[in-house]
Amino acid sequence: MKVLLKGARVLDPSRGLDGILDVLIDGERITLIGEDIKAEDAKVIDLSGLLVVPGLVDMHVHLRDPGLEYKEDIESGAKSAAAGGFTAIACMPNTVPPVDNAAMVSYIASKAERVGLSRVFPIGCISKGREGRELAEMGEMAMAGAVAFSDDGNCVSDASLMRRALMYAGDFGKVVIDHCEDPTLSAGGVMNEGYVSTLLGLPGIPRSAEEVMVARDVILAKETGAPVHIAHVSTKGSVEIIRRAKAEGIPVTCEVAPHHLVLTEDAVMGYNTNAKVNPPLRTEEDVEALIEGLKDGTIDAIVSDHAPHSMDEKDVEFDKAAFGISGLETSLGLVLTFLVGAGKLSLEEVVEKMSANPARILKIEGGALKEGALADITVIDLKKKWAVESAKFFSKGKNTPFEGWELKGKAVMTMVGGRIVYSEKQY
Ligand SMILES: NC(=O)N[C@@H](CC(=O)O)C(=O)O
Ligand SMILES: [Zn+2]
Ligand SMILES: [Zn+2]
Repeated sequence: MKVLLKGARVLDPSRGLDGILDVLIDGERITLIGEDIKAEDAKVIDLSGLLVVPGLVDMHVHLRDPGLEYKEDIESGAKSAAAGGFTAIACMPNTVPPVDNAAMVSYIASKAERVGLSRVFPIGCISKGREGRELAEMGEMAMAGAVAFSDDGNCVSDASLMRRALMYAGDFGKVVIDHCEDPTLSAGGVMNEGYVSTLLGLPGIPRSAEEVMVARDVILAKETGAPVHIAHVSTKGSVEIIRRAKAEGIPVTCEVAPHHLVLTEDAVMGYNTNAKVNPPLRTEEDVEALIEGLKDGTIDAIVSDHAPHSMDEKDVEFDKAAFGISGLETSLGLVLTFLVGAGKLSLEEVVEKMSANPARILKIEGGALKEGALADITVIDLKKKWAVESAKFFSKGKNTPFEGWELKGKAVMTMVGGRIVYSEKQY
């Protein structure tokens, strides 16, 4: 089965490609990219006026399956990912039970395969039971298809365990992703420590809770020579530590979530539990530093940290509410509206940080549009104006602080291995 995508602006910054071009797909791969391609045996899809980019990759997603399917399951999560424009996602292992063995890695991979929408790459636990005491069977999980290791939701507090995790994972060629939070500093905190927490009388989480662990991880990565990836960076101080580490040649990469780029702690005012997230929303100064970090390459990737929760878990007092934002379906729109639209980031930078870079960090195929590459493609309408309506999310998680926000720019078609897995128009 051949498909010819016609007339779109085709953009792949990884190879300096940008122009009105056609893309010919045969089966699951791209066979030709060029001007005005003729292919009589192909099904033609007219994409004029739209933007074609390498399939977006979200390397930090929570799918809640197994065990917490009332929040999300692999099928609803994959639908949500496809609708958000993501052709591939990597899912965190903080499920019930946690993904700490090969059988569970296989369960996720095979269920995702059956669902057949966006590609789903499982991330395995660093420690058994995510308890932070003993290393999990990382080798076996790697063999079963785990692309990385993380105890996300928790920090690996034990520095010696973290050091061994880096060495083992490094030996398998896998990256360790750390949720940097010193529990002795964050204990009891529910939002950023500062002016607003004082005003609201809520216990705060200081920036140092994140930064001391970022510094520790950088030191361990330097000593072991093994790569570490810092999850959801939220403070100016973290950006500065990582910038210095990269300048020294230490193998550290990191990511940021859209909510940390467009919101501040002010969003918590009125005890809005939909703005309760970990790490917490910070201040304007942090937001500016994060954007600066994206611009100068300190921050490699933009991820949703999609953290769906049920209404019941958010519709309670602020200190009792669950941490997290359902982000797959707003991620791209927020980035296009508030970063590209506001002139803070170029389209090329966005494609790098939402496709090529995360693919490279996880060592998965993707992130490029070229002959022979997988036909994983995201089609974007940059002019499309739309309003966030959580009731229409494919995700079960309706927990968003962006309800009703007007955004400009949206994925209108998502193609995985040459198959349309999401489209706003019938073709
Ligand atoms: N980010 C969050 O606020 N919540 C995440 C956990 C995490 O990413 O640390 C979750 O699993 O709900
Ligand atoms: Zn986390
Ligand atoms: Zn997370």
